[in-house]
Amino acid sequence: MTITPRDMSKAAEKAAVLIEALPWIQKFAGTTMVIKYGGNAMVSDELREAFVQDMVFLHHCGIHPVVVHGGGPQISEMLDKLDIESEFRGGLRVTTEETMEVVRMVLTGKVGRQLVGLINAHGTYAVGMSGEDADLFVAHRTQHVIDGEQLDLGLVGDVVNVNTAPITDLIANGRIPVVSSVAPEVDPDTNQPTGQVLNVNADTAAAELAAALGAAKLVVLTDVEGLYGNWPDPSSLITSITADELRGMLDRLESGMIPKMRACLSAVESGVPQAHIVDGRQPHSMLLEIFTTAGVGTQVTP
Ligand SMILES: Nc1ncnc2c1ncn2[C@@H]1O[C@H](COP(=O)(O)OP(=O)(O)O)[C@@H](O)[C@H]1O
Ligand SMILES: CC(=O)N[C@@H](CCC(=O)OP(=O)(O)O)C(=O)O
Repeated sequence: MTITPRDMSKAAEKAAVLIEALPWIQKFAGTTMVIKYGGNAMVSDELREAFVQDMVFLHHCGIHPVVVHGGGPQISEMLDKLDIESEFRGGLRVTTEETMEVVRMVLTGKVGRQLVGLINAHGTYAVGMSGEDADLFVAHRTQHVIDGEQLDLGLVGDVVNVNTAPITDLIANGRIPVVSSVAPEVDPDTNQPTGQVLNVNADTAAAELAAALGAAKLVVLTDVEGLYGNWPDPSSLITSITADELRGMLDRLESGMIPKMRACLSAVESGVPQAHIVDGRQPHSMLLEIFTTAGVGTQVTP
């Protein structure tokens, strides 16, 4: 077989892509990154497989990925099947006892298990856990005020404490933790467990975990290219925003972007140097974000 000038030029292009990653590998090797994998970004076998490859790729670049997965659409699908109605307020699911059972079953028993299985098809990397395991998370009931009105969201929680040891132990053993955002409740007055589990938005849980772990990045995969300043005007995609600018925008955000951008803000305010919203509908978009100079999506910086 003869090698043509076209083959040579293609090979040079591939080499250039690989070498562009070098400074980023040098910068991030040895660091932890929290990757929030949204339910809307795991809607096909192709997307799930690309995500899993990215996790294994990061791992072999010496980066420690910690996956926090969502599963909102998957929970809604199961609630529909069971004829249980559910609504969102301020981007959060109003959660009754009956809904909570389904949330726990779908997040920990279905979505988390599926991701663990897919990652482990590449080697024995992934260990699944929920916020209930080893008290990874403890939560208080969310007190949500929108337009001055106190919203009763039921069994929805905010993480108030993260026990990082179960995660750092797994990382030290060369594992990829895969975390579901369900958390045991503690009483805010007594700090004692109430025996209730709470539904925590996965963006919120990922931000708390990223801050507690001192992560180098929080990467949030979702089903849009990033944050739009004037949603849904496609020309208003924001590529980079500071914490101050984002704080000024929070009141104008809608639906799922509310907890997502609050989470990014909270992460950078708590010392995570960068948070990113990345389009999870594009296979491997996360690798472009981490390993290329231009990056993709929306970057939030302190
Ligand atoms: N300003 C905005 N920029 C981008 N998306 C927005 C904005 N406001 C609302 N959205 C909506 O937020 C959705 C993402 O939130 P969500 O559905 O909760 O995602 P996920 O399941 O990935 O957590 C987008 O699909 C979009 O419909
Ligand atoms: C309180 C709350 O809203 N919890 C979310 C938990 C799952 C989640 O956050 O999933 P995504 O990341 O796919 O949206 C829910 O019940 O849908």
